[in-house]
Amino acid sequence: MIKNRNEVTTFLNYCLQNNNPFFAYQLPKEKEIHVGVQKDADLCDYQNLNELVENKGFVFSPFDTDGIHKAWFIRSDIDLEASEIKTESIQLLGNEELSFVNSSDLGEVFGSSQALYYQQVKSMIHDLQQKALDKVILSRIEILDGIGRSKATSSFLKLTEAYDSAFVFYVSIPGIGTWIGASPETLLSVNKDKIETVALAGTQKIGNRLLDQIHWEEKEVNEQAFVSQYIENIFEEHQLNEIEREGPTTVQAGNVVHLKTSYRLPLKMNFDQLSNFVKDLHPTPAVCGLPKKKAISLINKLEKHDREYYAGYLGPINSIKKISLFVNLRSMKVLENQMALYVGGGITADSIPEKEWEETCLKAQTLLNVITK
Ligand SMILES: C=C(O[C@H]1C=CC=C(C(=O)O)[C@@H]1O)C(=O)O
Repeated sequence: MIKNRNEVTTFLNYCLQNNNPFFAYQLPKEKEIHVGVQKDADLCDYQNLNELVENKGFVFSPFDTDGIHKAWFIRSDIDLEASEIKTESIQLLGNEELSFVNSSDLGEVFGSSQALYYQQVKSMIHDLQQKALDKVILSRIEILDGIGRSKATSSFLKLTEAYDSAFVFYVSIPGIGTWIGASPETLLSVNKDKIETVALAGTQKIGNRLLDQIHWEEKEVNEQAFVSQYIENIFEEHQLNEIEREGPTTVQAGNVVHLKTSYRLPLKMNFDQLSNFVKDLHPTPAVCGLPKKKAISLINKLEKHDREYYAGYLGPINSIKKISLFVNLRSMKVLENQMALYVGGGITADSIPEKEWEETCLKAQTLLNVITK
């Protein structure tokens, strides 16, 4: 547990109440929490990552980049490690209370019933067979009552303590939304001269087993192979080579395990090329489906809720040599007196509705087990 937990809580709560756009995150396998705050309320949206060259901050992109939600960039005017935060750190923010016009970020969201979810899975299986789709991710929202905005900061801190192999995040953009999560999935990481990405899919409860005791069924192996194949095709389209591939191996994410293939390659792209690469990569079939366009329209047709930023991507950007983008998964949107947990899973022609429902419950537990304690 961090030593100055009270000071960090006070600081982040102040940012939230004062309507400062801000972010806080802990990278996988790092113990430090990084905090960035924008001092004014002038929000900056972007279309392509290369528009952010020379900027230091945090990106927050929706699932559907062609839809109604914009991709945002939070400038880090104040850049702190959580361990440096003291009571006086609030003074760094200045005295001005920031205001914003739109308050739709705290509004109602649509939680799916089990009956509706079963109906959607069945209808999706039918469409998968008819329309020659390989895989589509169906998601739902689980509403957690009684824990809302006042518990946002403590929920985030609990997640940083529980999950050191995830990207644990807390991001707030007034009028757009406040989100918290512990993502197991890297979209793209650039560190000095190396790029990394992963193909993650397939889910099982770990139970009391060790990782090498996990056996994967054909359905999950195929589901993950669709993601790997898609990523490898994008490498090819962008003429990227010297790719080191590792896996698929079994990895743990809280109470569940997934199959993961890791990719490493040298950074030989400029910011424009990297930006196009991310544009093509997102959304991968780990959150969308194959073929991509058909999957997006099936998702839009069947899901009754708006995914907004769930299954989008987010993370810090410092320079072309230091970028860490993760998929917005195992996450929740903070409402006034509720949390909206977004969970999804890959549906193929072989899916069984009851098993798919169970899988989404397990994924929701990764957050519930920690924040409701
Ligand atoms: C879409 C989600 O997980 C993805 C990542 C890993 C395994 C998945 C699966 O087994 O379906 C999903 O593709 C989610 O957690 O909401």
